[in-house]
Parts: sequence; C-alpha cells; structure tokens
Amino acid sequence: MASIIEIKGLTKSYASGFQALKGVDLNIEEGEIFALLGPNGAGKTTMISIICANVRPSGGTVTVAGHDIIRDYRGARAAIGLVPQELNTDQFERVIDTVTFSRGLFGKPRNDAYVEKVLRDLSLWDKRHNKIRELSGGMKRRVMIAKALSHEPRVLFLDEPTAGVDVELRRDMWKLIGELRQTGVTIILTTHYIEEAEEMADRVGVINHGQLMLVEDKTALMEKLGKKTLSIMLAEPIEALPPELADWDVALKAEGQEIEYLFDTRAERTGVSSLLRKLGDLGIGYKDLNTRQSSLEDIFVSLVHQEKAA
Ligand SMILES: Nc1ncnc2c1ncn2[C@@H]1O[C@H](COP(=O)(O)OP(=O)(O)OP(=O)(O)O)[C@@H](O)[C@H]1O
Repeated sequence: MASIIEIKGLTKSYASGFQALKGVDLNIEEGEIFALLGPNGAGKTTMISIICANVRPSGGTVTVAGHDIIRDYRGARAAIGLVPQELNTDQFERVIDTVTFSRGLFGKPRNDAYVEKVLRDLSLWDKRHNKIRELSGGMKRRVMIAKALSHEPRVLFLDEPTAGVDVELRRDMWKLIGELRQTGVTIILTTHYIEEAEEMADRVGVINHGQLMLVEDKTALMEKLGKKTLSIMLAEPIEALPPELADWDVALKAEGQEIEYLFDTRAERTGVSSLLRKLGDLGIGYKDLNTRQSSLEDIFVSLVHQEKAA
C-alpha cells in the first residue's frame, strides 16, 4: 500500500512558547482507518490542524496525496475532508444546500449525482430538504460528514466523532465509518475511547505530550490492552510472596496486605481460579477481590515508564 500522508519531523511551538508537537514522524496508508489516541491536551487537534493546513507547523514536512501542505496548500487541502469536533453549520440552511455549497467552496463543478450518493450513503437523502435545526443530533453529525465528503476527498479526518454522544449513536457512527471505508476513502480519527479504536481502526497511534509514543497494528495493541488486574485483599498480611506463586504474574502490594495479579482476559485460561486455589492450598486467606481493566492511562503510564527507563 502507498502512503497517502507522510509526516516527517513535525514540530509545533505556539506563540506562548508551548511545544505542542515535538518531532512527529508518521505515514498513513491509503485506504486504512487510523485512530489517533491520546488524553486531553496531547496534541491531537494540533496535529490534525497542521495536516489540514489550518495551523502552520514550526518545523518538519507534511505531504497529503503527494502535495506539500505549505508549498502546495490547495492541492493538499483539496485531498482532505475535515469533520470538526463542533457542529459549525448554519442551522437554518437546508441539508442539500449546505452540502452543495461546501463542494463549491473547493472549486469543484456542480455534481448532483455525487451529492445524492453522499446523502444516500449517510441516510440523509429523505431529509435533504429539511433545515439543519430540525434534525436530531446524530443526523447533524452526519451532515457534517456529508459536507466534509462533498468535494470527493481522498482522506477524511474525524476529530472525536463520538464525543458526548450516547452509546446507540456511537454504534451507528462506527457502522457508518466502516461503510465509508468501503468507498476507498482513508479515514483518520482522533478519540480517547479505547473501545472506538478497538471497534474500527486498522492501526492505532498513541500520542502524549506532543510525541507519538507508539504506532501499532490494532490487534497487537489490543493484546496489550486486554489485560486485567485482580486485587486480592488478604485476611492477614504476608512478608513475601511464596515461591509457589512463581507461575503467575503476581506482585505484593500495600505492605503485604494485597496481592495483585495481572492477567490476559483473552487467554483461554486466565489463571484466576487456579491462583485462588493455590492460595487456599498455601493457607493464605483473603477477604475481598476486585478486578480492574487496564485503561489507556495505564498504557500511557507504562509507556512513559519505559521511555524514562530507556
Ligand atoms: N493556540 C494555542 N496557543 C497555545 N497553546 C495551545 C494552542 N492550541 C493548543 N495549545 C496547547 O497545546 C496542547 C495540545 O493541544 P491540542 O488541542 O492539540 O490537544 P488534543 O490532544 O487535541 O486535546 P483535546 O482532546 O483536549 O482536544 C495543549 O496543552 C493546549 O493547551
């Protein structure tokens, strides 16, 4: 697969002196769904804004479909459809007009058949004569996507496509994004929902403090994320872990009052019941148990640790 976006050594310092991006290298392959994950303030919006040529980089280069975002701004921008976080459209306009108008903004000749296809793909055709203010929240989001697709871009950016929407709408959106990729458009989305990346992405990039900390195939990343921690609160504290527990990934915590066991939820055998049996055999009693799914934050913490150790 050829890369449709090539980012090399990208940096951004804002006028305040704040360094929002610290040298990002990334290639996006044509036709993939790439999820950019990161906590608030990690630099996701800055990165997207630079690629979409809305914010000027401080250093590095970006090309989109072979067009340099600075030297060939128009060529690069024409290849991109951007769906921003906020709805930014005139509420009194009719659906079909706003989409047709957006196409015109990119200097594309009128093409009613294409606009119809986009509206049909997004299940908006029946609502084409409605004013945007008359639509539900989910439909308004779809209008934003239709606008972004109006000029036939090769890359579609979705900035937090499901932030603040209910579970049902989130699922609809995921289905829709999956369908859009069938049309051949490359999709890049930012999110801080792991589940969203899990559901849709081919590859995932994790950004934190302006640095791309990892870029990985989704399946490989989810193997790492699929870990759970079981905390076993002991009836009596112990001094050290008995050697008989060496087969399990356990650690002694809380001054010997707690055993923590890290296990893979996707494994055929999690080892939980055998561990508890073994504790019984060893005469180690416990008064409570709880499990916790590793979160994106855990991944960040472990990545940051690894970085520091290196
Ligand atoms: N115009 C600006 N001037 C100064 N600092 C800025 C500016 N825009 C963003 N920043 C800072 O850059 C950092 C990265 O912001 P950015 O919006 O890219 O993060 P993000 O990952 O998209 O977060 P969110 O999920 O909250 O949108 C933040 O610390 C933010 O405060």
